[in-house]
This record gives sequence, C-alpha cells and structure tokens, in this order.
Amino acid sequence: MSEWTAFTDDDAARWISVPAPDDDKYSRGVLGAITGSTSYPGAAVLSVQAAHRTGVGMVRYLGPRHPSELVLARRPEVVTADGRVQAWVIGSGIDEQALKPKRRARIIRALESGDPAVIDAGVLGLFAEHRLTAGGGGRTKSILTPHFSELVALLGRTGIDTDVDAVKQAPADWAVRAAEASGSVVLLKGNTTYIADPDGARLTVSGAPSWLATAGSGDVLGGVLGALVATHRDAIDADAGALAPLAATGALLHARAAELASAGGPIAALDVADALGSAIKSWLNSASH
Ligand SMILES: NC(=O)C1=CN([C@@H]2O[C@H](COP(=O)(O)OP(=O)(O)OC[C@H]3O[C@@H](n4cnc5c(N)ncnc54)[C@H](O)[C@@H]3O)[C@@H](O)[C@H]2O)[C@@H](O)CC1
Ligand SMILES: Nc1ncnc2c1ncn2[C@@H]1O[C@H](COP(=O)(O)OP(=O)(O)O)[C@@H](O)[C@H]1O
Repeated sequence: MSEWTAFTDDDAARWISVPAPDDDKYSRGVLGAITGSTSYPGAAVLSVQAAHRTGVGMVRYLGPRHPSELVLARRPEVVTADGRVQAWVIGSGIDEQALKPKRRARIIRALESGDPAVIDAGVLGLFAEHRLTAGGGGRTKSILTPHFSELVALLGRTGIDTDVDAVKQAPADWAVRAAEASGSVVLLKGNTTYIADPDGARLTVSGAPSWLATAGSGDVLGGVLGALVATHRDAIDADAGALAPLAATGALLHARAAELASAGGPIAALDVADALGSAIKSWLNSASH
C-alpha cells in the first residue's frame, strides 16, 4: 500500500496559477457552478464567492431563480448564461431527491462532458450511479468531496457496505476504497483531510482550526477546488495525476484561510471564503523570497 504524505505550504504554493500579462478571462479558466437550490440557496453564494476569492477568469452559475438572484446580488461579476467551461463544481446544496428533471439532465450533461469536475454533497450518489450505469471502469477527471456520512452513502451506491463508525475508525483506508471504486480522486473531509488518488497518490492535510466545523464550510471548499481545477485544465488533460495535489492545495488553502479568519475565535463559512485571497497572498509572498 502507498505511503501517506503530509502536504505542505511549499507544495501548495506551486499550484496557484498567477495570471500572466497576456492572459485574459478565458485563458485563465472558466468555472461552471451547478450548486445551491431553492432549499439551500446559500450554498450557491458560498461556492461562487470562494471560487472568485481563489482566483478564476469567470464563473458561470447555472441554477434556479432564487439562488441565481442571491449569487448576482453578492457577485454581479457572475455570468448566468450557459457556455463553455474548463471545469465544474457540482452538488453543494443540492438534494438529489428534490432534483427536477431539467436540472438533473443538466448535471448529467456536465458529468458526461469530459470536463474535470468537483463533485460534492447531493450529486455524489448520482455520480457513482451514473458512472456505473454508463459502464465506466476507467479513471475519471473528478474530485469527490464527501464527509464521513456522504462517503458511506457513496460507497453504498457502488455496492460496498460500511457505516460511519467504521469510517471514523479508519478514514484513510475508506478513502482509498472509495477512490478505487469510483476511479476518482476522493477528498475525505474532517479535522484531517485524506486525499486518495485511484492511481496511488495519498496526501493528508491538517492544521485547520476546529472552528471550521461550521455550516457551509464544505460549500466553500467546493468553490476553492473548482477554481483550482478550472485554472489547471491543461495540466489535468496532460496528466490526471495533477488532480490529487490540486485537491490537497484546495484543502490546505481552505485551512489557512480559516486560520486567518478565525485568529483563535469563531468563524462563519463566508468569513473563510473572504480570507482566501490573503492566504494566497502570503503563499506567493513567501515563495518570492
Ligand atoms: N447555507 C447553505 O445553503 C448550506 C447548505 N448546506 C448543504 O446542505 C446539504 C445537506 O448537508 P449535510 O451534509 O449537513 O446533510 P444533512 O444535514 O442532511 O446530514 C445528513 C447526515 O449526515 C450526517 N453528517 C453530516 N455531516 C457529517 C460529518 N461531517 N460527519 C459525519 N456525519 C455527518 C448527519 O448527522 C446526518 O445523519 C448539502 O447539500 C450541503 O451542501 C450545508 O453546507 C450547510 C449550509
Ligand atoms: N473538527 C474539524 N476541524 C477542522 N476542520 C473541520 C472539522 N470538521 C469539519 N471540518 C472541515 O469543515 C468542512 C465541512 O464540510 P461539510 O461537512 O461538507 O460541511 P457543510 O455541508 O456544512 O458545508 C470540511 O472542509 C472539513 O474538512
């Protein structure tokens, strides 16, 4: 079995894409966000805000009217028209049972597009099932971001039975099982985050304050990862092995932003999103010395 390696700030700083003078919004990367819903509109705002603060050329938000209005009220930069994207973030704030056929079809189209995708929350099961029904056996260009309970449900959809207590006992092992079963990078969230690649990379990220255990912080992480993936589309197309370090970069950036926002005290998820730019700045400043 492969060894687990703790991902460091120096490792992560290399995966921040700094725009060059000849870049434009399209060359930097466009992220498509299918997040939030009428029941969980705030998740849309959190994922979109986090993507912008991580750095991306443009975000296309595709969702129902109420979350779309909230997203635009917070970030008028967002485009709500369909179009080309370099990557997707899908599922935060979506309840699979409540999905209307049109939105479900849009999600399936995004999953079938071949674009890299970050899959969260209510779309994890759909992803697993769709990959099974499509007969897909190979590796994907997706990062799956379950918490413990979602990991159990995800594994269940691939025919592997377990429970939350078993995952709590051996999170690293279950992350690997899920990566192998899904052919995808699995980022298992918690105080220590485990990132397992189906081809063998095993990375851990720790150091986030426990104040980060607050509603919506996983939605923020989805937006962070989406932006990192969208801005590294070429590297992922050249080698899907880029996905695991990108996932670890996102988890470490999220942890560092939480530290800055918290400064030892309580935080809300939007505070973490708003601190992402400062966390990136400190990485870039220390890398240039
Ligand atoms: N402002 C918003 O719009 C928010 C939307 N959210 C969305 O709400 C939806 C449901 O979220 P939940 O996952 O909390 O689902 P639930 O609140 O439906 O919880 C499902 C089950 O998972 C368990 N569970 C939740 N977090 C766990 C963890 N870290 N470890 C182990 N078990 C855990 C719960 O105890 C419960 O049994 C998701 O789509 C999520 O993205 C949340 O992120 C909260 C904020
Ligand atoms: N005790 C903890 N210490 C540090 N980070 C935590 C802790 N508990 C959860 N987290 C982090 O907070 C986030 C929670 O995500 P998630 O469970 O999806 O919440 P939500 O659905 O409310 O957004 C994850 O990034 C996870 O790693």
